Amino acid sequence: MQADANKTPLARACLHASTPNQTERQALDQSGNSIPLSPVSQPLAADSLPATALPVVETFHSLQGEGLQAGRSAFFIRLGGCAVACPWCDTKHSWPADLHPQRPLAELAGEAEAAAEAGAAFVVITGGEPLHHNLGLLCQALEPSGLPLHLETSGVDQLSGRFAWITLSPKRHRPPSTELLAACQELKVVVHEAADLAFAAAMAVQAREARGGSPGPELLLQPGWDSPAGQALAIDYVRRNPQWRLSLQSHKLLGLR
Ligand SMILES: C[S@@+](CC[C@H](N)C(=O)[O-])C[C@H]1O[C@@H](n2cnc3c(N)ncnc32)[C@H](O)[C@@H]1O
Ligand SMILES: Nc1nc2[nH]cc(C(=O)O)c2c(=O)[nH]1
Ligand code: SF4
Ligand SMILES: [Mg+2]
Repeated sequence: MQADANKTPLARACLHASTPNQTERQALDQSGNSIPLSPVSQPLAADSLPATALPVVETFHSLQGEGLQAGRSAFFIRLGGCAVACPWCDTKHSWPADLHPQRPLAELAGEAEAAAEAGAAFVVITGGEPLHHNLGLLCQALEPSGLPLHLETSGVDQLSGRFAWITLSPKRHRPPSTELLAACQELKVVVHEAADLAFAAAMAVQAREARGGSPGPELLLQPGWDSPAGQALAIDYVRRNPQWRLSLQSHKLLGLR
């Protein structure tokens, strides 16, 4: 039996998060300059079994505030549990999965169907780190709503479920798996300091490599909320690098959820 087999899924995720199995890699940017590549993590062993109920922090119907889909009507399901622990996370209350009620998937499916009738264009599964859970059954349960499923993830776990749109927001201290770098439609890197820009460039190279010649994901820099330095760095970088665009947390600017 594996040493962590009797631990809860989130405890297992924490254990693996503190002992990443990483591989050193090298790359060049589009001008041929060497990029300080972050190691690629092996995916975490997330919940291996698809769950019939999941810890839910909140559900709400709002506008997608971030990324390329910003401004569109969306129904959000925020799952509890995150072991990635970004120091600047704006959703720290979601980290302990046990604090949030286990909700049956059928109930979430009913809410998604109501949201579809009320005008939602898609469902966003976020968290917490949603891929700490096996999302296979959740995605199946949401199918009757007819809404495309979107995912917000840091990419440290194995991919589960089926998604029309994956937003990968990789983190310097816990780099994403090659699987998520290959599968995402957009790469959205949060910027607080100059090192985040080098990391963003490295992630873009790795995402292109991961899909062996097929076009890479859309590239976005998102200033850290309340980070004037991050905002200035991101704007300057986007001005000089036309393949990147700025992502603002527009829901916060508008006072929306
Ligand atoms: C709360 S996270 C949940 C999903 C997943 N754990 C992740 O990090 O992608 C949702 C998005 O908010 C971003 N985010 C979190 N805190 C932020 C902050 N203080 N400023 C800007 N973006 C932030 C994350 O990088 C991610 O793109
Ligand atoms: N309106 C709105 N848009 C969002 N896009 C990503 C969010 C998230 O927390 O994952 C988020 C959120 O919390 N609210
Ligand atoms: S991975 Fe996402 S939810 Fe987890 S700490 Fe980082 S930003 Fe917050
Ligand atoms: Mg948010």
